[in-house]
Amino acid sequence: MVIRRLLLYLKPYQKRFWIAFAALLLATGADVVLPVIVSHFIDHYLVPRTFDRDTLLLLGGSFLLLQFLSAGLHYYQLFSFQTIAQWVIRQLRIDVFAKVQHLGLSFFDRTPDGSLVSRITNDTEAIKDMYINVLSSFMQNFIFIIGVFIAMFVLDVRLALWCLILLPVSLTLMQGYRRLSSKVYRISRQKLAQMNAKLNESIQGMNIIQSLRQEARLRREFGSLNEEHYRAALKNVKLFGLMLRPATQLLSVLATVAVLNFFGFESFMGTVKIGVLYGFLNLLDRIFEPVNQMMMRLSQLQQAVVSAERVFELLDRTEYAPQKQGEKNPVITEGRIEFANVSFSYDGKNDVLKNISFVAEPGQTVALVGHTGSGKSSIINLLMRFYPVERGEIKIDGHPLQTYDDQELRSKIGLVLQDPFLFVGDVKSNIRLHNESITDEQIKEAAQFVQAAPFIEKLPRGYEEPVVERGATFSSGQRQLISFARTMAIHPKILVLDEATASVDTETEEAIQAALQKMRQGRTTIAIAHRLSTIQDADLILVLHRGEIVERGSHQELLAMKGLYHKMYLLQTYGSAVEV
Ligand SMILES: Nc1ncnc2c1ncn2[C@@H]1O[C@H](COP(=O)(O)OP(=O)(O)OP(=O)(O)O)[C@@H](O)[C@H]1O
Repeated sequence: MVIRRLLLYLKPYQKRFWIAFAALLLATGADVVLPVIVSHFIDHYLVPRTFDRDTLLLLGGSFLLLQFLSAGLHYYQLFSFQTIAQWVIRQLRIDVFAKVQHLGLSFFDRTPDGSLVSRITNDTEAIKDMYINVLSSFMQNFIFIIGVFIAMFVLDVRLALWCLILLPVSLTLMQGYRRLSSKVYRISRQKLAQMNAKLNESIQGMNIIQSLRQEARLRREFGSLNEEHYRAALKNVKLFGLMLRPATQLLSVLATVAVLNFFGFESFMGTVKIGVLYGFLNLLDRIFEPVNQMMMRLSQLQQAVVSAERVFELLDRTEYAPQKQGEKNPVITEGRIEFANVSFSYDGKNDVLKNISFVAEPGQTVALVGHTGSGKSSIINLLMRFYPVERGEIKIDGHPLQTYDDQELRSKIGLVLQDPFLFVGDVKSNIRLHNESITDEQIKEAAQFVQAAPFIEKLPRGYEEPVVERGATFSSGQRQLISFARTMAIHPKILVLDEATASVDTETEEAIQAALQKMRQGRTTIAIAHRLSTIQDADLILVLHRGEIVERGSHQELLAMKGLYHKMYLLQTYGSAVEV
């Protein structure tokens, strides 16, 4: 099943494949004819000592020609098969990557990054080995074996029939190995993926690991995964080394002894010629090399099958990011947001949002406050359509959220996250995000608007200043400002803010607050606020508690209620600097 699916990937390259296959056939033909020519020479010319010059020249000439032909054709077929393998893998990686990009966040919640990377890199690499080494080697050796048998039949039918027994014996051996090793390989690939996941986690969280002194624990965990991977790999080496190779060798010795016995008997009877004996032994010797080769490749085939299972499993996932539904193409013009009785659960069991209803009129700011885990980010996750709305309804400008085209949604809603993500490139490309319709002028305008321009212009290379992975060389405040400029460059109608909690210096903090204030002007804004001081002017404040809106109103109204908001406010203003 898996192998069939892998072979389907060859379809676009059929023509090249069959040409390579024909070259392989011809080359193999040439290979097996060579000992037959020598055998003919021994029996008809060497033993009777008749040396006819012209015939000998012809024999010698054909021998040389065939050698050259075989070499040339082998080169061509190998080159072709390898090229096809590279094409196939390129396609497979593109498919896997595209698939991963379309999967919804719910999939990523449950899949460690490292294990995904492992599938896209290591597993596809193992599949490539199959196309390069296994496929061509199997075909080549299989055809070679058939060719050798044909040559054997040409030389001596009875003996060839005897040797046919080798085929089922070898096949049984292969099948047995396949069955045993597939389990071992599956474990080994799994461990490799887990190791990658652990590695990824360790590298991403290095600052936390070092500050919390978790090095030893992670080293231990990685060590034990590594040990399990090693054990699985060793098991396979044992399986391969102890079982497969000696078994074929034994088979080869037995077959040679049997043939020699047979020949001893027959030549004693005077019925077999010396040339045929040479030809047979030569062919028999050659037949075991392909059998050995195939046995050796079996382990690669097995690895590839297991890897392919993992890759196809990923390709078959259906947890897509929520997509546009219906034929209409509504456009966001006003930015009115309405949540009506929205309930939501990540795992299908525990509701993290319960009956959320509110309206944000165009241009208004609605702030979400509440203790950690109360559901603020989940509201944003739904509004951004990262997760599907299953119960209740979210509408923008009167149209259900799911009827909007992705492009419309992403270009009209600007999301600013607590920890902004910067891409590798430069400052300019991080603001433009490869949207060519945004001019350099507009980039500068956006940066000025959010007050990021002063610091960007002070950088040695200004807007061309390089950005390394995750923007590690910028401070968190600077990263925030760049991400603000990025959001403003698309002129969104709606702003979704997850307020930064990172402590930045007072000057940057002021710049950030001033920028946010400006950004909110004339835009509907949904803002998660951790510090109540920043949202006192919000038109509506929703206080969340365990997924429910427990209080709602303006700052003054909520204070007057003397409820949860009032308590949080007092704690933040007069208590310690506790984050709520
Ligand atoms: N991806 C997820 N998968 C499963 N459960 C999740 C996921 N994200 C959040 N939760 C759960 O949903 C609940 C609400 O989380 P949410 O992130 O919305 O809270 P929050 O109010 O934004 O918290 P914080 O202020 O700490 O960011 C929590 O109980 C959390 O454990």
